[in-house]
Amino acid sequence: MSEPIRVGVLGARGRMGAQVCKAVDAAGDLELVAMVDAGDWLFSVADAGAQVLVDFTHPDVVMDNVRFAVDQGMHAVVGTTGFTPDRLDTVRTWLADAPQLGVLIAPNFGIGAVLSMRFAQMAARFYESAEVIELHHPGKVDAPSGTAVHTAQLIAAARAEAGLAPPPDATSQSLDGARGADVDGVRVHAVRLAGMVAHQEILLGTEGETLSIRHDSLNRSSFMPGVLLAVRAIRSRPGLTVGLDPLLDL
Ligand SMILES: NC(=O)C1=CN([C@@H]2O[C@H](COP(=O)(O)OP(=O)(O)OC[C@H]3O[C@@H](n4cnc5c(N)ncnc54)[C@H](O)[C@@H]3O)[C@@H](O)[C@H]2O)C=CC1
Ligand SMILES: O=C(O)C1=N[C@H](C(=O)O)C[C@H](O)C1
Repeated sequence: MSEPIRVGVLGARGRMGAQVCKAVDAAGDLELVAMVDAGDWLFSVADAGAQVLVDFTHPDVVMDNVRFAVDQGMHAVVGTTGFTPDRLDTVRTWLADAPQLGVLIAPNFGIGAVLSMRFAQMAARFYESAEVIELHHPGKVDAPSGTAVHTAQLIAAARAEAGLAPPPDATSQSLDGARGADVDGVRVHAVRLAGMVAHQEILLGTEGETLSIRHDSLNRSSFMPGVLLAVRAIRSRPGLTVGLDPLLDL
């Protein structure tokens, strides 16, 4: 039997990090060698010989963590949000100097969430209107969610490729925020509600019909198959991978 993959987790005491630690610990082919949270000694991950670093921390610190992983010769699987095109380009630049390393950054590790984004991307060109509503637990620090931003970007790109005009909208006066955030011309609405975990509905509409694509993560175990898939795959995927799609053959 081959050696287990040694995994270190950053954000280990957080909602996602704690779940990832449990999932890694329970997997026979993975070994949890380091659990680090804010204020802990970051280099303990390297000292423990981690081969793959998993990051579920905070958008303000994640770039430093990815830089650390690359500098220390570790692959990285990153679920933390806040990745703009500029940030992704910066990671590509770092990886150019470490061509043997892989970094996978995914806005959502839920298989259903990944599928729903793909379905929205496929459907977008057929509809005049498209808006995204994301609903999350009130402990979430960023709005809109990384998933919603990514979904809106995919929809916007599909609409542009199809040559669609901007969605019809006669609003000429409104309260601030009433029409949501504008992500590349697609409106995104963020709800924060006790009892929610992570949910998203993509609404598409045209004359005489609407299509709703909804995904619900009912608990954080929904993200674990995707995280473990990425941990197992990343050592043979040098360079930057954005999203789980290629690992699902999508
Ligand atoms: N890609 C995906 O499928 C998912 C992504 N997320 C994202 O993951 C991130 C974390 O989410 P949650 O676990 O809900 O947040 P959380 O606030 O429960 O956990 C974050 C943890 O990171 C720790 N932390 C902060 N700075 C750190 C540092 N420099 N080094 C080590 N640890 C540090 C915090 O102390 C905290 O324990 C968010 O950006 C969230 O949007 C969340 C769920 C799924
Ligand atoms: O903070 C969360 O909880 C989640 N964050 C990710 C995001 O911002 O898209 C993924 C999922 O929605 C849960």
